[in-house]
Amino acid sequence: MVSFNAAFTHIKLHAEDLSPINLRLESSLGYYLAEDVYAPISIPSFRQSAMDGYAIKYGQAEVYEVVGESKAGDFQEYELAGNRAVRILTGARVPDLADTVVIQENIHKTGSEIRIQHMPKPFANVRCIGEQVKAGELIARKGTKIQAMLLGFLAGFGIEEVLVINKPKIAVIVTGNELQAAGTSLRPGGVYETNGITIKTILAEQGFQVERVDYVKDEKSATVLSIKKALEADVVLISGGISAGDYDFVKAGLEENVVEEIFYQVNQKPARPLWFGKKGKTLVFGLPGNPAAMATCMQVYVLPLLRKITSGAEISLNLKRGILDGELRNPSGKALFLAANHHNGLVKVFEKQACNVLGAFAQGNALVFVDESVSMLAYGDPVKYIPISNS
Ligand SMILES: Nc1nc2c(c(=O)[nH]1)N[C@H]1C(S)=C(S)[C@@H](COP(=O)(O)OP(=O)(O)OC[C@H]3O[C@@H](n4cnc5c(N)ncnc54)[C@H](O)[C@@H]3O)O[C@H]1N2
Ligand code: MOO
Repeated sequence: MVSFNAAFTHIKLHAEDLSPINLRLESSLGYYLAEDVYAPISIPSFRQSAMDGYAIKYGQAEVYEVVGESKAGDFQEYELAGNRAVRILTGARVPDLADTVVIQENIHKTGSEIRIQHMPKPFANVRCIGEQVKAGELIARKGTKIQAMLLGFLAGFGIEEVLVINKPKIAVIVTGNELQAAGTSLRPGGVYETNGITIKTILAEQGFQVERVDYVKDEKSATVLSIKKALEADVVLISGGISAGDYDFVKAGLEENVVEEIFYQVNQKPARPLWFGKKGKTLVFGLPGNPAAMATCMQVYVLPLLRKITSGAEISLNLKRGILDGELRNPSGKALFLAANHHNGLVKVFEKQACNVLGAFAQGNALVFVDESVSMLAYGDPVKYIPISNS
C-alpha cells in the first residue's frame, strides 16, 4: 500500500510524452503544439486599406481625378502623380504611390472628380505590411492547445500542417459477470453496466477517443487474453476485478502478461484497490469496479496523466481552493475524495455518497480532496477541490 502522494508521484515519473506527428491543420483541434510556430509571412502581407474610400498621395491637392479602382484581391498598379486618386475598397491593396485613404463619407464626388471635404491625417486608414505580425515572429508556443481561434489564426498564414503531440490509443476492459446492457431485463443479481460508458464519455469530454471497449467475464483465461490484446494501446484502463475476491482476475491477468506493477493499493477513500503498472511504453490502470471509485480514479490519476502525455505540461491535480460549507471528519488517516458542489467560493460536500453509486457525482461539480494528515475540517475552513466536468 502506498500513500496518495507516493501514488501520484509514481504516475508523474512514468508519464512520458507521446511522439509528435504532423497533422493537417483542420484535424488538429484539441492537440498540443510540439514545436514553436513562426510566421511564414507578414500580416498584412501588402499595404491594405482599412476603409472604403479613395487612395491618394497625402496633401497634394483638394481635388483629385479618380483614375481607377482597387477592390479586395486586385493588384493593378496606378501612376498616382499629381492629383490622381484611386477608388479603393476595404481590404484592398493600396497602390504603391498612395499613402493615405480618405473615407468616402468625407468627399464630394462629381463625375470622375472628388473634392476632399475633410483631409485625414497622413497615412490614415492604411494598414502597413506586418502591422499585425511580421514574418519570422513567434505566433504560437510549443505546448499550446489548438483551439478554434488559434486554428483560424494559423490558417491566416497559409499554414496547412502542424507538428503536434500525438494522442494515445486507449483500450478499455470492463470486467464482471453481473453486468448487463441497458435494454435487457435485469436478472436477479444483475447490475446495469455503467463504467464502460462513463469512462468513454469522461475521456470524450476531454478530447480523448477510446479505440475499443472489451467486456469480459470474471474468468482468468478471458481476462488474460483481453489484457494481451489491449496492451497494443498506449494506455489501458481496466474496470473491476482488482480487489482480493476469488473471482477478481485482473491482477493475475496482468502478472501473466508480464505487466510490471508500479503500485497496488493506495491509502485513500474511495478506490483503495487501485493498480498502476507498465509494459514497455504501455501504461495500465486497474480501476476499482465501484462506479464512484472508478470515477474518482479517472479524475485524480487518469486525466492528469493523459493531459501530461499529450501536452508536455507538468502533471498536476489542478486543485482549487474554496471555503468549506459544512464539517468534515477524517478519522481514517486516508486521503479522502468526496463529491461536492462549489459555488461562489463555497464548497458543500454531499452528505449522501457511496463508492458504489454515481449519484453525488452526477449532481456535483467538484471533488473535494482531504489530505491523509487532516482529521477534521470545520465550517469556514479552507478546503481543496478539483473542478469536474459539470462546472
Ligand atoms: N476483502 C476485501 N474486499 C474488498 C476490498 C478489499 O480491500 N478487501 N476492497 C473493496 C473496495 S474499496 C472496492 S472499490 C472494491 C473493488 O473491487 P473490484 O475492483 O474487484 O470491483 P468488482 O468487485 O468487480 O465490483 C465492485 C462493485 O462495482 C460494481 N461494478 C463493477 N463494474 C461495474 C460496471 N462496469 N458497471 C456498474 N457497476 C459495476 C460491481 O457490480 C460491484 O458491486 O472491492 C472491495 N472489496
Ligand atoms: O474504492 Mo472502494 O469501496 O473504496 O469503492
